[in-house]
Amino acid sequence: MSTLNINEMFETIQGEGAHTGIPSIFVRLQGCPVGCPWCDTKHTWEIKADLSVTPEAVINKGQESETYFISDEAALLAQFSIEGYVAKHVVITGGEPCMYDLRPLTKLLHDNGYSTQIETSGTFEVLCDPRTYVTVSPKINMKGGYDVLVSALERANEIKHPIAMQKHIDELDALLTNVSSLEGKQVCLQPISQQKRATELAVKTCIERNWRLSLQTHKYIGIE
Ligand SMILES: C[S@@+](CC[C@H](N)C(=O)[O-])C[C@H]1O[C@@H](n2cnc3c(N)ncnc32)[C@H](O)[C@@H]1O
Ligand SMILES: Nc1nc2[nH]cc(C(=O)O)c2c(=O)[nH]1
Ligand code: SF4
Ligand SMILES: [Mg+2]
Repeated sequence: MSTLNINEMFETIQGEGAHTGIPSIFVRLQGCPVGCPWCDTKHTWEIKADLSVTPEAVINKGQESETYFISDEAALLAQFSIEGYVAKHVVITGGEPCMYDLRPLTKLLHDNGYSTQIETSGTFEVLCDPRTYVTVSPKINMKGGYDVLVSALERANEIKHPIAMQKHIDELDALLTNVSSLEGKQVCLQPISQQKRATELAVKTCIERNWRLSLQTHKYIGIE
Protein backbone atom coordinates (compact mmCIF):
# COMPACT_ATOMS: atom_id res chain seq x y z
CA MET A 1 0.00 0.00 0.00
CA SER A 2 1.22 3.52 -0.80
CA THR A 3 0.50 6.59 1.33
CA LEU A 4 -1.01 9.45 -0.64
CA ASN A 5 -1.70 13.00 0.66
CA ILE A 6 -4.61 14.37 -1.34
CA ASN A 7 -5.29 18.12 -1.52
CA GLU A 8 -8.21 17.92 -3.96
CA MET A 9 -10.33 15.30 -5.72
CA PHE A 10 -12.90 16.35 -8.30
CA GLU A 11 -14.52 15.28 -11.57
CA THR A 12 -14.11 17.72 -14.45
CA ILE A 13 -12.88 18.04 -18.05
CA GLN A 14 -9.13 17.84 -18.75
CA GLY A 15 -8.39 21.46 -19.61
CA GLU A 16 -4.77 21.18 -20.74
CA GLY A 17 -2.60 19.45 -23.29
CA ALA A 18 -3.45 16.96 -26.03
CA HIS A 19 -6.11 15.32 -23.84
CA THR A 20 -8.07 18.58 -23.51
CA GLY A 21 -11.79 17.81 -23.44
CA ILE A 22 -11.59 14.35 -21.86
CA PRO A 23 -13.87 13.84 -18.84
CA SER A 24 -11.48 13.18 -15.97
CA ILE A 25 -11.25 12.51 -12.26
CA PHE A 26 -8.56 14.79 -10.85
CA VAL A 27 -6.46 13.70 -7.89
CA ARG A 28 -4.27 16.55 -6.68
CA LEU A 29 -1.42 15.44 -4.38
CA GLN A 30 0.01 17.64 -1.64
CA GLY A 31 3.65 18.75 -1.67
CA CYS A 32 5.98 20.48 -4.12
CA PRO A 33 9.51 21.89 -3.53
CA VAL A 34 10.11 23.20 -7.07
CA GLY A 35 9.01 26.81 -6.46
CA CYS A 36 7.67 28.17 -9.76
CA PRO A 37 6.86 31.84 -9.05
CA TRP A 38 3.74 31.81 -11.24
CA CYS A 39 2.40 28.50 -9.89
CA ASP A 40 -1.40 28.48 -9.76
CA THR A 41 -1.52 25.90 -6.95
CA LYS A 42 0.84 27.31 -4.30
CA HIS A 43 -1.51 25.94 -1.63
CA THR A 44 -0.16 22.47 -2.42
CA TRP A 45 3.51 23.26 -1.70
CA GLU A 46 3.73 22.39 2.03
CA ILE A 47 2.68 19.18 3.78
CA LYS A 48 1.69 20.34 7.27
CA ALA A 49 0.78 17.58 9.75
CA ASP A 50 -1.89 19.70 11.42
CA LEU A 51 -3.72 20.25 8.10
CA SER A 52 -4.57 16.58 7.56
CA VAL A 53 -8.38 16.26 7.58
CA THR A 54 -11.11 13.81 6.53
CA PRO A 55 -11.78 12.87 2.87
CA GLU A 56 -15.23 14.48 3.13
CA ALA A 57 -13.70 17.76 4.34
CA VAL A 58 -11.34 17.84 1.35
CA ILE A 59 -13.80 16.71 -1.30
CA ASN A 60 -16.30 19.35 -0.23
CA LYS A 61 -13.76 22.08 0.61
CA GLY A 62 -15.30 24.55 -1.86
CA GLN A 63 -12.17 26.72 -2.04
CA GLU A 64 -8.43 26.20 -2.41
CA SER A 65 -6.63 25.43 0.85
CA GLU A 66 -3.61 23.58 2.24
CA THR A 67 -5.74 20.84 3.82
CA TYR A 68 -5.38 17.28 2.54
CA PHE A 69 -6.51 13.78 3.42
CA ILE A 70 -4.29 10.73 3.76
CA SER A 71 -5.27 7.75 1.64
CA ASP A 72 -3.94 4.79 -0.31
CA GLU A 73 -4.70 3.33 -3.74
CA ALA A 74 -7.46 0.94 -2.60
CA ALA A 75 -9.24 3.55 -0.45
CA LEU A 76 -9.02 6.08 -3.27
CA LEU A 77 -10.60 3.68 -5.77
CA ALA A 78 -13.41 3.08 -3.28
CA GLN A 79 -13.80 6.86 -2.83
CA PHE A 80 -14.48 7.26 -6.56
CA SER A 81 -17.51 4.96 -6.16
CA ILE A 82 -18.65 6.72 -3.00
CA GLU A 83 -18.56 10.03 -4.91
CA GLY A 84 -20.41 8.47 -7.87
CA TYR A 85 -17.76 9.53 -10.37
CA VAL A 86 -18.42 8.22 -13.90
CA ALA A 87 -15.33 9.50 -15.75
CA LYS A 88 -12.89 6.70 -16.65
CA HIS A 89 -9.76 8.84 -17.07
CA VAL A 90 -7.80 9.76 -13.92
CA VAL A 91 -5.38 12.70 -13.90
CA ILE A 92 -2.86 12.59 -11.06
CA THR A 93 -1.45 16.04 -10.46
CA GLY A 94 -0.34 18.29 -7.60
CA GLY A 95 1.76 19.74 -6.20
CA GLU A 96 4.43 17.51 -7.64
CA PRO A 97 2.87 14.01 -7.90
CA CYS A 98 6.16 12.30 -8.76
CA MET A 99 7.33 12.91 -5.20
CA TYR A 100 5.22 9.76 -4.68
CA ASP A 101 5.69 6.23 -6.03
CA LEU A 102 2.63 6.13 -8.28
CA ARG A 103 3.11 2.54 -9.47
CA PRO A 104 0.57 0.96 -7.05
CA LEU A 105 -2.13 3.58 -7.76
CA THR A 106 -1.74 3.64 -11.54
CA LYS A 107 -1.59 -0.18 -11.81
CA LEU A 108 -4.72 -0.60 -9.69
CA LEU A 109 -6.61 2.01 -11.74
CA HIS A 110 -5.69 0.43 -15.08
CA ASP A 111 -6.55 -3.02 -13.74
CA ASN A 112 -10.00 -1.58 -12.86
CA GLY A 113 -10.72 -0.14 -16.29
CA TYR A 114 -9.40 3.44 -15.90
CA SER A 115 -6.85 5.20 -18.05
CA THR A 116 -4.37 7.33 -16.11
CA GLN A 117 -2.36 10.50 -16.74
CA ILE A 118 0.32 12.18 -14.64
CA GLU A 119 1.01 15.92 -14.75
CA THR A 120 4.62 16.38 -13.60
CA SER A 121 7.40 18.98 -13.68
CA GLY A 122 9.93 16.31 -14.72
CA THR A 123 12.09 17.05 -11.67
CA PHE A 124 11.38 13.73 -9.91
CA GLU A 125 11.74 10.18 -11.27
CA VAL A 126 8.47 9.11 -12.88
CA LEU A 127 7.37 5.89 -11.12
CA CYS A 128 4.12 4.70 -12.72
CA ASP A 129 2.46 1.95 -14.72
CA PRO A 130 3.73 1.57 -18.29
CA ARG A 131 0.17 2.26 -19.48
CA THR A 132 0.09 5.72 -17.89
CA TYR A 133 0.13 8.78 -20.16
CA VAL A 134 2.84 11.06 -18.76
CA THR A 135 2.69 14.81 -19.31
CA VAL A 136 5.98 16.54 -18.46
CA SER A 137 5.75 20.30 -18.04
CA PRO A 138 9.48 21.07 -17.67
CA LYS A 139 10.42 23.46 -14.86
CA ILE A 140 13.73 25.06 -15.70
CA ASN A 141 15.82 27.18 -13.28
CA MET A 142 13.08 27.52 -10.69
CA LYS A 143 13.71 28.66 -7.10
CA GLY A 144 13.93 25.12 -5.71
CA GLY A 145 17.04 24.48 -7.83
CA TYR A 146 15.71 21.22 -9.30
CA ASP A 147 16.83 19.96 -12.71
CA VAL A 148 14.55 18.37 -15.27
CA LEU A 149 15.47 14.68 -15.49
CA VAL A 150 16.28 13.27 -18.93
CA SER A 151 14.59 10.05 -17.75
CA ALA A 152 11.34 12.00 -17.27
CA LEU A 153 11.59 13.56 -20.73
CA GLU A 154 12.32 10.16 -22.29
CA ARG A 155 9.26 8.65 -20.49
CA ALA A 156 7.02 11.57 -21.45
CA ASN A 157 4.13 10.98 -23.83
CA GLU A 158 3.63 14.74 -23.89
CA ILE A 159 5.91 17.69 -23.22
CA LYS A 160 3.78 20.70 -22.34
CA HIS A 161 5.89 23.82 -21.77
CA PRO A 162 4.61 26.92 -19.96
CA ILE A 163 5.86 30.09 -21.69
CA ALA A 164 5.70 33.86 -21.26
CA MET A 165 8.64 35.01 -23.43
CA GLN A 166 11.06 33.86 -26.14
CA LYS A 167 13.63 32.92 -23.48
CA HIS A 168 11.29 30.10 -22.35
CA ILE A 169 11.18 28.69 -25.88
CA ASP A 170 14.96 28.88 -26.16
CA GLU A 171 15.25 27.02 -22.83
CA LEU A 172 12.91 24.29 -24.14
CA ASP A 173 14.95 23.94 -27.33
CA ALA A 174 18.11 23.47 -25.28
CA LEU A 175 16.38 20.89 -23.05
CA LEU A 176 15.02 18.92 -26.02
CA THR A 177 18.54 18.41 -27.40
CA ASN A 178 18.93 15.87 -24.53
CA VAL A 179 15.98 13.77 -25.72
CA SER A 180 16.83 10.85 -28.04
CA SER A 181 13.68 11.33 -30.14
CA LEU A 182 10.44 13.33 -30.10
CA GLU A 183 8.82 10.62 -32.25
CA GLY A 184 5.37 9.83 -30.85
CA LYS A 185 5.51 12.62 -28.27
CA GLN A 186 3.07 15.54 -28.26
CA VAL A 187 4.82 18.89 -27.81
CA CYS A 188 2.59 21.69 -26.52
CA LEU A 189 3.14 25.30 -25.50
CA GLN A 190 1.01 26.72 -22.68
CA PRO A 191 0.75 30.49 -22.09
CA ILE A 192 1.56 31.38 -18.47
CA SER A 193 -1.47 32.86 -16.67
CA GLN A 194 -3.42 33.48 -19.88
CA GLN A 195 -1.26 36.52 -20.64
CA LYS A 196 -2.06 38.07 -24.05
CA ARG A 197 1.57 38.41 -25.15
CA ALA A 198 2.34 34.86 -24.02
CA THR A 199 -0.66 33.54 -25.94
CA GLU A 200 0.34 35.40 -29.10
CA LEU A 201 3.88 34.01 -28.85
CA ALA A 202 2.56 30.49 -28.21
CA VAL A 203 0.25 30.64 -31.26
CA LYS A 204 3.02 31.97 -33.50
CA THR A 205 5.56 29.36 -32.34
CA CYS A 206 3.13 26.43 -32.52
CA ILE A 207 2.36 27.29 -36.14
CA GLU A 208 6.07 27.62 -36.98
CA ARG A 209 7.01 24.36 -35.18
CA ASN A 210 3.81 22.36 -35.81
CA TRP A 211 3.40 22.03 -32.02
CA ARG A 212 0.06 22.05 -30.17
CA LEU A 213 -1.35 25.05 -28.35
CA SER A 214 -2.44 24.20 -24.79
CA LEU A 215 -4.76 26.73 -23.23
CA GLN A 216 -6.00 26.26 -19.68
CA THR A 217 -9.46 25.79 -21.16
CA HIS A 218 -11.08 25.27 -17.75
CA LYS A 219 -10.11 28.81 -16.77
CA TYR A 220 -11.81 30.24 -19.85
CA ILE A 221 -15.09 28.39 -19.25
CA GLY A 222 -15.05 28.74 -15.47
CA ILE A 223 -14.82 25.11 -14.37
CA GLU A 224 -12.39 23.48 -11.93
C1 LIG B 1 0.00 23.02 -10.95
S1 LIG B 1 1.00 22.00 -11.96
C2 LIG B 1 1.04 20.49 -11.01
C3 LIG B 1 1.83 19.37 -11.67
C4 LIG B 1 3.35 19.54 -11.73
N1 LIG B 1 3.86 20.11 -10.49
C5 LIG B 1 3.76 20.38 -12.93
O1 LIG B 1 4.25 21.52 -12.71
O2 LIG B 1 3.59 19.90 -14.06
C6 LIG B 1 -0.11 21.51 -13.28
C7 LIG B 1 0.08 22.23 -14.59
O3 LIG B 1 -0.28 23.60 -14.44
C8 LIG B 1 0.70 24.38 -15.13
N2 LIG B 1 0.67 25.71 -14.51
C9 LIG B 1 0.85 26.01 -13.21
N3 LIG B 1 0.68 27.33 -13.01
C10 LIG B 1 0.40 27.87 -14.24
C11 LIG B 1 0.14 29.19 -14.70
N4 LIG B 1 0.15 30.23 -13.86
N5 LIG B 1 -0.10 29.37 -16.04
C12 LIG B 1 -0.12 28.31 -16.89
N6 LIG B 1 0.13 27.03 -16.51
C13 LIG B 1 0.38 26.83 -15.19
C14 LIG B 1 1.99 23.62 -14.93
O4 LIG B 1 2.97 23.99 -15.87
C15 LIG B 1 1.52 22.20 -15.14
O5 LIG B 1 1.49 21.87 -16.52
N1 LIG C 1 -9.77 21.23 -15.66
C1 LIG C 1 -8.49 21.17 -15.29
N2 LIG C 1 -7.57 20.64 -16.14
C2 LIG C 1 -6.28 20.54 -15.73
N3 LIG C 1 -5.20 20.02 -16.38
C3 LIG C 1 -4.11 20.06 -15.59
C4 LIG C 1 -4.48 20.63 -14.36
C5 LIG C 1 -3.58 20.69 -13.20
O1 LIG C 1 -3.77 21.54 -12.27
O2 LIG C 1 -2.70 19.80 -13.15
C6 LIG C 1 -5.86 20.96 -14.45
C7 LIG C 1 -6.82 21.60 -13.59
O3 LIG C 1 -6.51 22.09 -12.49
N4 LIG C 1 -8.11 21.64 -14.05
S1 SF4 D 1 6.30 22.25 -10.20
FE1 SF4 D 1 4.10 22.42 -10.58
S2 SF4 D 1 3.13 22.49 -8.53
FE2 SF4 D 1 5.32 22.81 -8.25
S3 SF4 D 1 5.54 25.04 -8.19
FE3 SF4 D 1 5.86 24.43 -10.33
S4 SF4 D 1 3.86 24.54 -11.31
FE4 SF4 D 1 3.52 24.60 -9.09
MG1 LIG E 1 -4.68 23.40 -12.44
